[in-house]
Amino acid sequence: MRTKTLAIVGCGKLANIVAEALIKGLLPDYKLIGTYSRTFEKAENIAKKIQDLNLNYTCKPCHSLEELLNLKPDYIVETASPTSLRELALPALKNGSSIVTLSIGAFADNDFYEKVKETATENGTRVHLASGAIGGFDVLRTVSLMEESEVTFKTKKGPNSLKNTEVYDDALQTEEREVFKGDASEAIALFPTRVNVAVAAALASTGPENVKVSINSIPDFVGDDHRIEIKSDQIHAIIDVYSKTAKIAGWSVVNTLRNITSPIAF
Ligand SMILES: NC(=O)C1=CN([C@@H]2O[C@H](COP(=O)(O)OP(=O)(O)OC[C@H]3O[C@@H](n4cnc5c(N)ncnc54)[C@H](O)[C@@H]3O)[C@@H](O)[C@H]2O)C=CC1
Ligand SMILES: O=C([O-])CC(=O)C(=O)O
Repeated sequence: MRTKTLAIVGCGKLANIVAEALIKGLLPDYKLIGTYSRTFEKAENIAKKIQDLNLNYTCKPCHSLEELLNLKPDYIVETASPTSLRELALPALKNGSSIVTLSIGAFADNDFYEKVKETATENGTRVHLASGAIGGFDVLRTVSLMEESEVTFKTKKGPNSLKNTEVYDDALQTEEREVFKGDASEAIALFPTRVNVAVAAALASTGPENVKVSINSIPDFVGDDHRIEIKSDQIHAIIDVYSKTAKIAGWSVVNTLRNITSPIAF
């Protein structure tokens, strides 16, 4: 298979996992040719790691999204934020770049989601939703094809991960509480970078307005636990993923990239 060119937008913790995987040789079908982040130094850090390998290509740290798009990467890994995905999706797809994204929350906006689908189709490009901190998209999608179902999404988080949101107060340090109950669209509106997973599970099943989401704060809880339950006439499935850190999300991007070029696809 022809080597694919790759670029990264949003050079934080998860992007670094992807870069490290590439350096370790886990992405042999890709050349990382460009990086872009709001803070230029972060884009430079990753680019330098690649440059230090002295490979037969250059990885260019970019000052703008436009500069990155001019490199015409086959794939763009987006590990920035849902706002960034909104900015880049349509120009990237028109540019001939497919996208692997973790900021799936942006697709809770149905008009945007439809526009992305249309643009990808018109330009022969694709958007891959990485499984992130959850899994089970296969079973969710399969059941949704079979018959009607009901889907719920229940998250447990520690209070510190809810700081700087409007549901936080100090009492959460000592008392367990359901801090949010609503649908996946409402959840991402309230927590714009923290429940991409709920929107992802919803898009894979009954849709962001139909998946009931419950977010629970548990004192001293470390990490996140996401429990997705789908019930239909024939099927009852529970996908429950506990993760101590968000690293699994970075690794899910690596897994998605490998799947794209692999002769065997899961
Ligand atoms: N689907 C999932 O399971 C998960 C999804 N995420 C998503 O992944 C994103 C990245 O997570 P981390 O690497 O942990 O965050 P991080 O904060 O370590 O890195 C994000 C980087 O992107 C940059 N950035 C933010 N907005 C940007 C923009 N508009 N244009 C260019 N650069 C921008 C930031 O400056 C930062 O360097 C999160 O914001 C979240 O949306 C995170 C965890 C799990
Ligand atoms: O890391 C997690 O558990 C989920 C997360 O941040 C997201 O979905 O945006």
